[in-house]
Amino acid sequence: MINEISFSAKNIGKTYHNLLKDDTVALSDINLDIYKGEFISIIGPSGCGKSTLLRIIGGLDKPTTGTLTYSGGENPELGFVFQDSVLLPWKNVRENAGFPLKIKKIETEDNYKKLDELLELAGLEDFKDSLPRELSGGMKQRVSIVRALSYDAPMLLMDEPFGALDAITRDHLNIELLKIWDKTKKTVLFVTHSIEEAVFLSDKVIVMSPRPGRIKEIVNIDLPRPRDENTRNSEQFSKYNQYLREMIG
Ligand SMILES: Nc1ncnc2c1ncn2[C@@H]1O[C@H](COP(=O)(O)OP(=O)(O)OP(=O)(O)O)[C@@H](O)[C@H]1O
Repeated sequence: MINEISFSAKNIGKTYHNLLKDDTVALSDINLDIYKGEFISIIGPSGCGKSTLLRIIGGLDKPTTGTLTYSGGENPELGFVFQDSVLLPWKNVRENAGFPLKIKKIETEDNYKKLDELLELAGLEDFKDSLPRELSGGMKQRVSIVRALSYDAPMLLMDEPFGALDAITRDHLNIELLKIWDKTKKTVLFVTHSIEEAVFLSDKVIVMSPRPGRIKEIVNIDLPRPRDENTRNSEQFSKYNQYLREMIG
């Protein structure tokens, strides 16, 4: 259901205390409601606090002020995908993707069946036995996406997951990611430097202002779904990109 809240952030602020220089106010007064199943991107100038906000929402860092409320209780299950896929080099694709099942001791037949379905959805069915060194950068990121989805966490937090990939691979993976999202109905929070990527993927784009990072505007992206190459060629797509580029300056 699109109108059920997944989590809320109220008055979130973050100040880093530095040893030899002034404090850094990374975030100030962040208020945000995210609804279940939404695809949300966060964009803004370098250093505006995008990663800090994602880390705080993911419980990897604590806010200095404010509160976070998750619909699933205090310790929600979350999936993470970062720019570096961090796969275990001695484990194959299926073992890497299923590693959370082992750690969480939920290695059931059903969970492995779902894992195999996800590997297929991500186009990795023929590479289950391959080692990470035998994969391209894009394939490694697909493995890390499947790994993040393997334990069925309702929310996926992604920090520049395709930032290190070439433009063609990135465009391709954006389409793949939307297919996976459409099938799995996860709530996704996605940090990117690319305005085009944010527009292509998202229901809403959160635009942050330079430090101290605040939410400048939340832009609804009313492009029809499913989105594909034609979306990128549409006039509407260009208009959103132009609007956001002008806003970020
Ligand atoms: N652990 C830390 N200690 C001190 N300052 C930090 C720490 N982490 C981040 N900062 C500072 O907080 C601010 C926000 O950083 P953050 O990485 O969240 O920004 P960002 O928008 O993700 O940047 P970029 O787009 O360049 O990746 C920056 O000024 C950064 O220097």
